[in-house]
Amino acid sequence: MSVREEFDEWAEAGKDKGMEERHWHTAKHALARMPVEEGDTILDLGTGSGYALRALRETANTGPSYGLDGSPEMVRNARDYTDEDDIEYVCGDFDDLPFEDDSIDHVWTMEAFYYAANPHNTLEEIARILRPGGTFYCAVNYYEENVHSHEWQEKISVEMTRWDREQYREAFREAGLHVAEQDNIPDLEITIPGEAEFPTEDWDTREEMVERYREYGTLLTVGVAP
Ligand SMILES: C[S@@+](CC[C@H](N)C(=O)[O-])C[C@H]1O[C@@H](n2cnc3c(N)ncnc32)[C@H](O)[C@@H]1O
Repeated sequence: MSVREEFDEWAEAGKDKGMEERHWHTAKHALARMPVEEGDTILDLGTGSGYALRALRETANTGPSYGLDGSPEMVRNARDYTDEDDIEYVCGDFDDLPFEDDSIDHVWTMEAFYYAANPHNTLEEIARILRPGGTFYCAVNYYEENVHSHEWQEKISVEMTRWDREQYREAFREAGLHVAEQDNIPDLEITIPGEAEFPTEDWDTREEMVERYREYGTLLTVGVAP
């Protein structure tokens, strides 16, 4: 299945809002770290419901911003959730970003980068469109150290790239970005039932669930364009 087919199905089933709710637990902490200034232009790669751009607009009064997604149904939903003229949701692919060189102040992506067919090329594209000093905030829950995420690939037809922390840093540098920060952001909001409730449908032990959310959480890697 293509990105379009897979995620159109998700959007039609209303999963975009479910993702927004779950990802917000850690995404909001990462977004709060972005050095966004009033009027800045933001690009959200794999925007899903488009919540990140709406939040940045509300909190930082960002300028013209773009949410790119390979699923036309995701884009359609995201457009329906806002009436902001300065936020545009567009269909496109991570491999060929439809933006001029040095035209974007900050690029954000949450739980989407690892779907890129060629992640090294995507990083080069990001480095190309960022203005000097612009940042790339890349947040993922699917990565090598998070052993609890490894089985996700079996449940999805789109090929996923599973890098470890070091591979992220190396790939950013290869693409010409400086690595400014790398951090794990724990999910402190998800409810973890008491010991007596385990095993649950998704978890064998409470210890594993605590490790997945409270310890590993979301891996954030921040790149800066020279
Ligand atoms: C797991 S969802 C995450 C959505 C949103 N960022 C969030 O935090 O809820 C991944 C999104 O990336 C999009 N996507 C995946 N691969 C893509 C690609 N190669 N080009 C453009 N969009 C892609 C999907 O259509 C989907 O909407």
